[in-house]
Amino acid sequence: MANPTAHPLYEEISLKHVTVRRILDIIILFLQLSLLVYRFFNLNNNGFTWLLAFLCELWFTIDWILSLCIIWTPIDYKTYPENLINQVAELPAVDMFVTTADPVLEPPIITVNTVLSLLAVDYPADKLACYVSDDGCSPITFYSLVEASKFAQLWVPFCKKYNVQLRAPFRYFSVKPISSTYESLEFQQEWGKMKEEYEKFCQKVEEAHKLVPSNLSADYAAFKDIESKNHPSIIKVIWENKNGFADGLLPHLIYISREKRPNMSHHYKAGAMNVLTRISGLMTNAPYMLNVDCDMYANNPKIVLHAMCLMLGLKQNESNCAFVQFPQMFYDELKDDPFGNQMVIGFEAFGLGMGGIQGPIYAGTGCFHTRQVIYGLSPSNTDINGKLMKEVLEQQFGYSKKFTKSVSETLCGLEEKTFCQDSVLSSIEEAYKVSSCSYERSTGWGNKVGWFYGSATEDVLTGMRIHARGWKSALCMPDPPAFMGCSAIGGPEFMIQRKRWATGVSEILVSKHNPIFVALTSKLQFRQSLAYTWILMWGIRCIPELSYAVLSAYCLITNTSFLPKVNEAAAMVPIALFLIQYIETLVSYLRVGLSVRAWWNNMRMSKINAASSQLFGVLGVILKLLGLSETVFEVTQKDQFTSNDEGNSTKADASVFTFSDSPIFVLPTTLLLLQLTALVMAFLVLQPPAHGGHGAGLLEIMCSIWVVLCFWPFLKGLLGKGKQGIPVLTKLKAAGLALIFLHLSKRVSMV
Ligand SMILES: O=c1ccn([C@@H]2O[C@H](COP(=O)(O)OP(=O)(O)O[C@H]3O[C@H](CO)[C@@H](O)[C@H](O)[C@H]3O)[C@@H](O)[C@H]2O)c(=O)[nH]1
Ligand SMILES: [Mn+2]
Repeated sequence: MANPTAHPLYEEISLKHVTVRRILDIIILFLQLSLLVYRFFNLNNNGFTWLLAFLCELWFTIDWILSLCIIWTPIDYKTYPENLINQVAELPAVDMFVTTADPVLEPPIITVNTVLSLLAVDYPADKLACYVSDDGCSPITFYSLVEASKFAQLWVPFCKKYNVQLRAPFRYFSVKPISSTYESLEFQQEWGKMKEEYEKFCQKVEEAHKLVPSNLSADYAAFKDIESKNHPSIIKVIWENKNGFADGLLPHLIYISREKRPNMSHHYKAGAMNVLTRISGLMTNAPYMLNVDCDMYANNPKIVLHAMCLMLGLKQNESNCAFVQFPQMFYDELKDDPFGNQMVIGFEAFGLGMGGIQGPIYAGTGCFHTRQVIYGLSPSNTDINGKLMKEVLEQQFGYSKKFTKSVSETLCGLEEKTFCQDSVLSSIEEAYKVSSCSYERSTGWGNKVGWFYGSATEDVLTGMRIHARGWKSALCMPDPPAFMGCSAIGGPEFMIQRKRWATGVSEILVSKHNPIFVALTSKLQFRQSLAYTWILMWGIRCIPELSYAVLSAYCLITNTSFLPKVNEAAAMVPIALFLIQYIETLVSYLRVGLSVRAWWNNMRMSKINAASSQLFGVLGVILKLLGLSETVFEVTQKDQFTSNDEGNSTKADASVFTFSDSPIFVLPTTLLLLQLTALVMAFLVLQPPAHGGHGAGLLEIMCSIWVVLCFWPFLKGLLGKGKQGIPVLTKLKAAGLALIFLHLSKRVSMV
């Protein structure tokens, strides 16, 4: 084994821009505190608008302090996959999980591209297995995977022979290869042939509904008369890497559609992940597991090696790493990020920032876990060595003997020896047993072991419970980026996704998993619990944000104030605060190479989000607490773009904000109408006379203008047509609400 210091697997990198940022951060905090003090001593001379503003600003200050806790000591890692071969005698096995739930919202061609990119990664094929969970129970998805396994026999050797970097074919063929490699005649011929084969394959997938035998015979018989929400399990070994050869052959490929019954909760993605964990535990039982959403293809062929550098390197250094998270990144991003959904800054600041505490959150996709951690192991009991009681295992993991045996091997660290020894087919009967709806009844699945239930953001919850056992995690940002997926675009799709996130995080905040409680009773570090609190407060942050936005309109309408007059010295504080905060975020965008427009779009979308999806998400949780409704996981629509020339017109359309008749659009429209009314009243001097010189001033006007600018897509939507216009009914509802608000404001201000 080589000297680890001469050939390290990873290095910790110090981040240079941090000092300047810290100075700015402290100035902002100082200004926020000054504003609070100033308000506090002037509360008596001003009306309830000052009190409300004080409360909002108090919230913003606490929020700021929490966010500083996260980002204060960032840590980045650089990984060296080339050193891995020298450092470890044998690479560990990895089970790769892909989840899909709906063949319409998640077209099979996207899922199979992800699968192809995973089958082709640079890692010994006999150490890999790919499991696809299909919650849509679609014969089309199954058929597409069968065809993909045939195409893979050509695709994977091609990628390895020519060291292709982009191994999701739909992306690879969307651009011509660089000329130096393209010059070899042999390559040109093979490239052309492969492109042709890929096109044939695509056509088959596209026409799958015609090709899948209508009488569903032979392999498809299991799908006959199936209802996607009421059916037994279907498990198919599509490809078995029988001889266990490392080169030339493909990893195992297994299709799973778990049993579903109408009156049994299936726990959405978390439930699917738990079934995948159990079946893979029976079939291959790899010590590491990778999980990706169906749209997140591997963009860097060395990702498994990068992950192993951190997993194994941190283990050598006795740092208890439970999972390695790669940032969520998106392909075919729209120019200037019109929906503010690329999340680049978030992963940079908060991912690396949490790296300096216990590590980043688990983000649901692009993450490698150790199987032991998923089985509930703590860093302190890694020396179990065969002392596990059979009864305890059955209680936690269910009544399958074969499965509990594999669990005990895993917990004792013996799983490596069993990988690939038996044929995967030999476990199929037991696999049916562990994938049934009733298997988890009275076991620890979903609350002690596996993926946790009870939140629409099962990822954040599961990651937190892992940190609570004292484990750490690491963020890995290799170049080229590890995984790439589709971001939700268009108003309605985007809002559905953000609403679900807001619901999910708020659910955790008000549950027994509240991070502050968890920190008191577990090994969750205090600063890590503050970091989680900040993340989980993302949904309810909409309340102070909205109150603040409404305040400016209210003040203009009733001729009252919530900010100092411009000619008072105190006015400098909010003005400076506003400017420094926005300039600081602008600089952070420019530093990573994003444009001013991208920054603006992100700022703007965060306000629109607050007034729509976040608020709806929070309302959903309140309804759940009152027992009036259950939260559901609405799957995000995935679109397949390509960067070729024909794609341009659709891409331009895609960046336009669209609307639907969803009630989610009513409130932002109301807010906009209110601000417009308020500004008209201010400019035409239609306001009532001010009491005691405390009337609205320039700062209130500026605030209102700012809100209107933030809601610009809605202003365009007021006049727009078709999908780009706000539906008439939504406008009427918003106008009604705005009138009620006007009426109430007048009543309140006269009291
Ligand atoms: O009943 C379900 C619902 C969803 N999924 C899968 O879950 C994944 C995520 O769904 P998506 O609609 O793409 O949600 P996003 O908001 O884009 O996903 C992010 O946020 C989710 C939590 O809200 C995490 O589960 C995801 O991993 C994370 O990428 C997809 O592969 C789905 O196929 C299932 O397998 N079963
Ligand atoms: Mn997604």
